[in-house]
Amino acid sequence: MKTIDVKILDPRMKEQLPAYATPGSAGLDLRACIDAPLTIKAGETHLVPTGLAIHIADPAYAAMILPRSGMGHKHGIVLGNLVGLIDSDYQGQLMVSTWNRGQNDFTLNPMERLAQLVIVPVLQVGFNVVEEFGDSERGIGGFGSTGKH
Ligand SMILES: O=c1ccn([C@H]2C[C@H](O)[C@@H](COP(=O)(O)OP(=O)(O)OP(=O)(O)O)O2)c(=O)[nH]1
Ligand SMILES: [Mg+2]
Repeated sequence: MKTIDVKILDPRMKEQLPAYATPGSAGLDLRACIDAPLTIKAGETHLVPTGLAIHIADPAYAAMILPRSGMGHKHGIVLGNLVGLIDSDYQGQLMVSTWNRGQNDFTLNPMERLAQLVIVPVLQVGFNVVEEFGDSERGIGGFGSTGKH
């Protein structure tokens, strides 16, 4: 398994570093490193620290912060940026933009798991400027151009 450098910014995280819940898990749960319960009112967004910084270092990888399904579906707790993208050269604290898109206030407890981190491969590309593309089956058709069924 590949390893990446992590800094523990909040001592409470020492005992509970993110880990894959099952052998097939893709996500590593991130916790709310807050000192007291935080009530996020319906419609509000709070930037929540995770107590961790990672340095992926290799530009062939990035990390994405995604909502946890249960938090999103049951409580309306998703991400203010919809998806968080962590660059391979970012060394600051992982922050979770926590949006209560639901109708009810939600109280986030200290160290509660609120989002998940997924490490993904990235291909950096250069641009080759052209006047015309080579033929493709789709061409410029999009936005439902292949029909409804
Ligand atoms: O949910 C997130 C999203 C981003 N970041 C950090 C890591 C990322 O590498 C950095 C910049 O994110 P992004 O490029 O998405 O934001 P930006 O608004 O374009 O800021 P910048 O000008 O710093 O690139 O912020 C987080 O901690 N949490
Ligand atoms: Mg940016």
